[in-house]
Amino acid sequence: MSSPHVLVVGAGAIGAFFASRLATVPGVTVSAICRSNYKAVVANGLRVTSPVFDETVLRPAFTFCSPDEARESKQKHDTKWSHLLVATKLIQELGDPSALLDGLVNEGSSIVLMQNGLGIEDPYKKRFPQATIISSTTRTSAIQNKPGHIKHNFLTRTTIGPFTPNANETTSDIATQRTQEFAALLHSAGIPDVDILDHAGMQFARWHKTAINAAMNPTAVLARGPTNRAMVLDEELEIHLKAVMKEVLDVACKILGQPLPEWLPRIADVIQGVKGDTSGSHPSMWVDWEAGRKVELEAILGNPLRQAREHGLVLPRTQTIYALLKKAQEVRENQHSIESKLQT
Ligand SMILES: NC(=O)C1=CN([C@@H]2O[C@H](COP(=O)(O)OP(=O)(O)OC[C@H]3O[C@@H](n4cnc5c(N)ncnc54)[C@H](OP(=O)(O)O)[C@@H]3O)[C@@H](O)[C@H]2O)C=CC1
Ligand SMILES: CC(C)(CO)C(=O)C(=O)O
Repeated sequence: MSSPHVLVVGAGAIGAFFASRLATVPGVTVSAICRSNYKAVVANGLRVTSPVFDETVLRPAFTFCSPDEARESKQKHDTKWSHLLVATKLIQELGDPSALLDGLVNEGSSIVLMQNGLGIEDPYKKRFPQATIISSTTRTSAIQNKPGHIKHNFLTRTTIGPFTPNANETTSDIATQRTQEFAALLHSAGIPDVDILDHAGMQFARWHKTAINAAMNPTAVLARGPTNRAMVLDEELEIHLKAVMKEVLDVACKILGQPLPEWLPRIADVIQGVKGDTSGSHPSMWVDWEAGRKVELEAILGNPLRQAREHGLVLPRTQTIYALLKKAQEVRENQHSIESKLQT
């Protein structure tokens, strides 16, 4: 691989954490598309603290305030990003997320989707049928506490695999090779626990991560902000969290036609692991809710529910959580719009 140039699309908690790690690898260049933190990043870079890694301050080679600015710069400098690391939040109501990458993808670029949720790769496959799409989930917990300041809280465990439904042998081989190259960069960046998977394995890993998120993330919102640890230490919530994870994993096994692979952690181990998280971390969905932003409702809850229904299966607990959170979000959005009308 010639000198990698990674463009991070969405330099928030996860994007900035991985960008800062990748920038420590000799020969790797990192640029970033920012939004609300743009001015802070231009002024002071992306500062990342961690219980595991040394504190870093990343000054991206190029810091863009928008995808449009990145497109202009690409044309001007004939830049070819080797990897587009996408770490925006997936908010369905905002439209097709893959549109952000229009004009940024080259032949030879890989699109690495490091986001929560299910079915998230499809819009990218549709818009960029020839591009290499790499799917990734991470148990890394991080938060941007103020613009440009990111706190890594807990874990780094990451799964990565090519997204190659219906691929022929050649495109599948290329995607596999690029996945291995990106995983090698993560490894060189000090991330010790990156599991490299094939397409089918990665889809299982995505269902598994979605099971965790469908349980933890909306529960934190509906219970008004307990930490991850406080949720698993609560006797009633622990029962509920395990039951949501179980029903999502059971459906995953039915849809994917296999039992839960040995290499994926069992529910009891996931819960036990979170009991050891003394960092005070909250699920990323709570962070959005608390800040008054829309949450990743469809990617994390709606999509698994719809996939289950398409297969004639049900997710009763997940459906209840989805319905409650959807309505809570609608009520809040209506209040916001009434309040803003009153102010004008
Ligand atoms: N935080 C965590 O602990 C974990 C998060 N995840 C997943 O990772 C993904 C990213 O989450 P997280 O890092 O927490 O999210 P953040 O909100 O911290 O970061 C997302 C970043 O993307 C930016 N962004 C969104 N849309 C655009 C756009 N159109 N143009 C430019 N920038 C944009 C946001 O800008 P702005 O600030 O202006 O909104 C923000 O800086 C999500 O799918 C999440 O579920 C997975 C594991 C753990
Ligand atoms: C870190 C973890 C697993 C917590 O639920 C997560 O994915 C999130 O916060 O979105």
